[in-house]
Amino acid sequence: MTKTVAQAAAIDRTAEGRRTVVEARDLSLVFETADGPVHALANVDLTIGENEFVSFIGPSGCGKTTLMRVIADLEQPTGGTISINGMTPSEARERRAYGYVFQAAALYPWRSVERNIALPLEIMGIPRAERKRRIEHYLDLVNLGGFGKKMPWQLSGGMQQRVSIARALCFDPDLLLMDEPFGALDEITRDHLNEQLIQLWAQTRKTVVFVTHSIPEAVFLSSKIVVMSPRPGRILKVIDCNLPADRRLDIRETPEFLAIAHEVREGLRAGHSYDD
Ligand SMILES: Nc1ncnc2c1ncn2[C@@H]1O[C@H](COP(=O)(O)OP(=O)(O)OP(=O)(O)O)[C@@H](O)[C@H]1O
Repeated sequence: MTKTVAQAAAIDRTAEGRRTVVEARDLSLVFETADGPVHALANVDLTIGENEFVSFIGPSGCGKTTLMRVIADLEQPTGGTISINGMTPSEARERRAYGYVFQAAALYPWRSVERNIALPLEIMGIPRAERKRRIEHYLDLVNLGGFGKKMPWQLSGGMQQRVSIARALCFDPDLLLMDEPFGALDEITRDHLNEQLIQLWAQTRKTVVFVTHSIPEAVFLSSKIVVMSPRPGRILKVIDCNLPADRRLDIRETPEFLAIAHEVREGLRAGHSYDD
């Protein structure tokens, strides 16, 4: 399954003609626990192309995080294959192919905002002047210019999450993995960050994989929505979302938006009949 990057670029294209970033075939994952096996993922086939914004949505425990962690090489599948940019997840991780944003901002409380963002750059041995340039650039990108010297506790939850997004972007990964990054925030902050994220995506054109429980959030942000079934997590449906690129929150009241939201809701409802 492992291919060189050149092979991947030459051969692997999605149906829409995009370069393939993530390709999973018949992926499964069974956790062996003291209470017996837990079938977290089964028969997952998924292709994610360059510049797509793909959301995983499904009921709690359906394997969204597990699938994201397999992409990130934080879990090993027990069956099937997966490649990231034509490489194994472990090769992709070594090449820093992705940035990961968790549900909690996970900032080091004793480091200032800029020193939190600097950390992966320090580990990579990026010289100080270049680190400074990138920190300024990415702080501006997440609308936190001038906040570099603040400590994490001096920022709101939404601002802390924006710092963690800047940290995930600062080494310029192809792929941004976001696991319910706004799940713990109030709805007003979440709406605001959704708008900022869609603008950030338009500016950076990163490939984004996003886990959420929220149908409006998935429809607002995504170019594709992957609807998953209760355990074992399977892909029930992949829904295309072709809303205009420069969307604002009021798009949520349009018939096009509501039609996609309805399709996602129906997909989730159908999935609940699955025998758990
Ligand atoms: N390390 C592990 N060992 C055993 N079981 C696990 C492990 N990690 C996850 N699971 C189980 O695998 C299933 C899928 O979990 P996962 O966290 O991927 O679901 P999820 O869809 O992200 O859930 P949520 O929306 O609640 O975050 C769950 O039943 C969970 O209990």
